[in-house]
Amino acid sequence: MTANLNINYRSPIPLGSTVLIESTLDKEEGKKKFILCSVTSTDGSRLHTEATALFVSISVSHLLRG
Ligand SMILES: CCCCC/C=C\C/C=C\C/C=C\C/C=C\CCCC(=O)SCCNC(=O)CCNC(=O)[C@H](O)C(C)(C)COP(=O)(O)OP(=O)(O)OC[C@H]1O[C@@H](n2cnc3c(N)ncnc32)[C@H](O)[C@@H]1OP(=O)(O)O
Repeated sequence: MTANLNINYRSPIPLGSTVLIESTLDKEEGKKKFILCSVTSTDGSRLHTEATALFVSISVSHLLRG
């Protein structure tokens, strides 16, 4: 489950262009997973977006709780 999502938009993505999305697991602490993500041009020369996120593992009952 997404607990935190921080997105920085660094440069616009031209309509119709193809981009490279890379995401990596930065660290894991118990049920917390810290993820890094970047969106660049396919040759990597232009950074469009960089993001960090925290995902927390949950049980199905957590979803049903509402
Ligand atoms: C990486 C990908 C990004 C890609 C971006 C790239 C390009 C961007 C382009 C476009 C993007 C546009 C839009 C984005 C798209 C989609 C957005 C995502 C949509 C969603 O995704 S829609 C879901 C939203 N999501 C919820 O609706 C969650 C509501 N919430 C809960 O359901 C609970 O809150 C839960 C389950 C999160 C935790 O509850 P829980 O009871 O299981 O656990 P508990 O509270 O005990 O926390 C356990 C440990 O997590 C730590 N912790 C918790 N929250 C934290 C926080 N915010 N910051 C720092 N630490 C936090 C505690 O401090 C503790 O840490 P410790 O164990 O060390 O004490």
